[in-house]
Amino acid sequence: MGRGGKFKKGGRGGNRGGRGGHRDAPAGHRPYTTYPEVKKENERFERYYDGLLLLPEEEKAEFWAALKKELPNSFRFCGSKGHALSVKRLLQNRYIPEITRITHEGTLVNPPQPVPWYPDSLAWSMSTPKNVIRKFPPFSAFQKFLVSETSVGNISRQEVVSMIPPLLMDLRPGMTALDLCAAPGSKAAQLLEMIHRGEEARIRQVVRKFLGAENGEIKSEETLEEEAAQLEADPSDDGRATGMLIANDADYKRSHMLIHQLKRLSSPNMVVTNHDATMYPSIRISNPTDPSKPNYLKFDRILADVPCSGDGTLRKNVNLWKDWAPAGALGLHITQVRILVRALQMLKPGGRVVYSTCSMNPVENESVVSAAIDRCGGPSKIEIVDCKNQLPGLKRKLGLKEWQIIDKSGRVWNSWKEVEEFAQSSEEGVIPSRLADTMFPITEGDCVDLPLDRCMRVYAHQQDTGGFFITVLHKLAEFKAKPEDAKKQATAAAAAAPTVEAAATTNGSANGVKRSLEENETEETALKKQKTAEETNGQEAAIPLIAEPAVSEVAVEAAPEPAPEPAVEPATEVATSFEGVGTADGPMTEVTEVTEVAPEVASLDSTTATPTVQTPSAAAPEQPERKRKPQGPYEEPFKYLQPDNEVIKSVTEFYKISPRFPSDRYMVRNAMGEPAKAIYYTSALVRDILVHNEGRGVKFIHGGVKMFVKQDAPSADVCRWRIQSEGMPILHGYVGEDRVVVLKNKETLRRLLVEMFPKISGDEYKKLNEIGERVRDLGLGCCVLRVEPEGDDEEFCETMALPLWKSFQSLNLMLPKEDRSAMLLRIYNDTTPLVNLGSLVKEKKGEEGKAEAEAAEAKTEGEDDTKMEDIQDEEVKVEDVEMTDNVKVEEEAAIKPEAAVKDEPVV
Ligand SMILES: C[S@@+](CC[C@H](N)C(=O)[O-])C[C@H]1O[C@@H](n2cnc3c(N)ncnc32)[C@H](O)[C@@H]1O
Repeated sequence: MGRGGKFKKGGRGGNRGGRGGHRDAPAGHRPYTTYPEVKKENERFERYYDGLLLLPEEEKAEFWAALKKELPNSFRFCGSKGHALSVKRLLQNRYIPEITRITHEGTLVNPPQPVPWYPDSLAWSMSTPKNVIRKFPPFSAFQKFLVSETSVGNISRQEVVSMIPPLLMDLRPGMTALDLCAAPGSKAAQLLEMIHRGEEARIRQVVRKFLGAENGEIKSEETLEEEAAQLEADPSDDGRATGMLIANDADYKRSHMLIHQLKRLSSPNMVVTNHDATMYPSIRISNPTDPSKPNYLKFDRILADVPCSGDGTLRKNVNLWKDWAPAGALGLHITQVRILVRALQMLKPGGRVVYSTCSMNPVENESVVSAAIDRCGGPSKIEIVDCKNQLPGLKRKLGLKEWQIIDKSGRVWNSWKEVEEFAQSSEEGVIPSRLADTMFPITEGDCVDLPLDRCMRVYAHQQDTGGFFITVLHKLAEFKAKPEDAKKQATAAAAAAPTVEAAATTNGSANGVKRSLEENETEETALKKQKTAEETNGQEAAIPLIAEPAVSEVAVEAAPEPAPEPAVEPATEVATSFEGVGTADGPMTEVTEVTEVAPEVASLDSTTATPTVQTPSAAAPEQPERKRKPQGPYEEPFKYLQPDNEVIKSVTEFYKISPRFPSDRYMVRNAMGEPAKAIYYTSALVRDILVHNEGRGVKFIHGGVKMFVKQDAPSADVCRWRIQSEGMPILHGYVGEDRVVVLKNKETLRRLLVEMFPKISGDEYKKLNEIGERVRDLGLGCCVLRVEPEGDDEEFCETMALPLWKSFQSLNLMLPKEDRSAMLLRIYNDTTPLVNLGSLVKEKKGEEGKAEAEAAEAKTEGEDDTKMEDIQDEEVKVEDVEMTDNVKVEEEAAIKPEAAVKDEPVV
């Protein structure tokens, strides 16, 4: 399936309720179903936040008014900076002038506006009402542009506030970063761009310098960007990015959304893993000082954008007005603390963790930050970074130093002491469920005075956005994390207890408090009701995620020296794999006790606390027994090829690849370790990580950029491996002149984009202008089309490298159709349909023409045994998972607003 259909389906306004359909509707026709408009009121919610946030009276009114308004649309230009800036220029020069001319009801329409604090104005937001958008043609042109650029990955739809955390990471080229809860991947994409910042210019500078005498010389003038390239920013690999991002998500299906999102950036410096972040496994790396001893990776930067109740997203998820309940946030607190503690453990001293949620509730925010700092050794080990001077232009409020906690019955508590006193004074000694001491401000020890005001809160009314919470933490020194204490453990267990007996078991060690069966029933009933309501609406949990069982804390405790790692078999299930995977601070198999089970874990038998992953719809903490979720299909191993592998040698020879290009980073994905269909390329660090962790049970589910794809070739001298478009930017500077065609003329490129298989036989090559003779004389097979625009046309100014295939009779740009159409629109403002000359020849000449056309359409092999037209689509498949666009839309929406990809275009 290609990407073209992405925005075709679905109802208006991102209404995800449409899936339910109507039972009596005739096949193929679904009548419109109207749902009652959700009343934007929730008494408990309003009372709690009015009391908590203590906004001045006039601001309070603005706050509530803003929450009731629809959220503006927003998007970000992405990819390398030069490219993003050039796509942005189109918005400014082509579309905005048209939009600003529109008058509606006597006033000029507001065009999209740049987000004031986003660097280089690469993020935009638009609050034009839908009825205006539908009415005026300039919007429909703009909409086409947005859809087209989104489908090829140059624009990413992302909620404005969700763009903040990556900007505060201070992530620079050369660094190693981990995004613990990354799906669907909008922030991970930002992080990856940061790792590659300036790379293109650096590589060009290096290639020009070192390869001048070799074949791969770049002939064009040095660009301003190249001149400004700072080689010292990431110098060690000839300008190639050496940093790395590991993007992780516990949910297997969602981690494939993540892959889909990140693959578009074609980064060899990224891997995707699928683990529960509370017990993220240590990643083994080589130990240069003593190779016999294991060494574990510590990260420079970690993002913990944790699962949360999402009440900052009310403007987008209006159902939250009716569904909001305190239990959602309370049930996530412990998981959030564990994720943050694990993040801090895996961080290098001197490194940064950014913690964020789209919730306004302190139980998911300030209390998590203080509990994690407390567990990690206090302010002498972990510092809250003061970011008040960062992102000037971003309006924000200080983090809270005092707060109250609302329990699931709606009662508001000022302190843990108050909770304990209440429990002890009541006849049954019942503790209000789900409450734990870490939820409240710390009242003793060295964390009493944490500068929590350095945390950042962003509210809807400040700059017409969603609500968000962000904190930047700096690790000052290594620490050994404290276990979760007995009091909390008991409380959490009590909260999780599904039965009176279970609660009573907990009682023995828990301040004499227990939880009543009635409470559990009430909660269970409430959650069931909530679920039923969603199902009735055909909606998949547009409400908060509830985290699933957390894990043994001991398992992730820090130990000063990494302990020897147990030998384990490769595991295909997360749960099994954990047993074999050490942490950066010690092996998991050394676990001898489990200190806590999360509130949602039904069983109090610590040894049965099985790690499982959560899904968007897993909002059922009351289930007595959890079934382990299937972890998805078996992942093919990552096998690196030796530089003297025959295929690598022949490819190197055919394309005359410079010896400066590393030949020890090619990889295949099959157990045989032989090139069969595709050859991938990764950075050196990604290779080392994949190699060192093979068989350890770390669940890598994606890595590498597809560099070569096997292809039927017209003769034995022609290389059977074509360069894939996504690998082209990495490789093209090193390809010998013999296999490079330089294109300078805008019209020549247009022809290659519009026409598939333009003829070159006879005199036809002349129609290809400046490249005509060159392609006539070029040997058959794949080559690099290096586009080096001449002149000062603003819309045709970017250098690029595209794969071009030469057959006996014709040429073909090996690009997905979406990419062709997007380039036509971007460079030429042209929406001409593509013409497949190969098919036209077939139609015109019958059998004779068919043979000729087929010769031109060199077939691929094995599973790639498709014709050239089909290859266009092959490149844009979502890996491994057959996700229809509708499913994707609904699943993304179920998680968090920025995750949502509406089922209609942005405008
Ligand atoms: C708020 S969303 C992340 C959004 C993402 N950072 C982005 O910008 O697109 C939270 C994610 O955490 C994942 N998640 C939930 N529990 C988790 C856990 N214990 N470990 C890792 N990921 C988890 C969910 O599947 C979900 O994709």
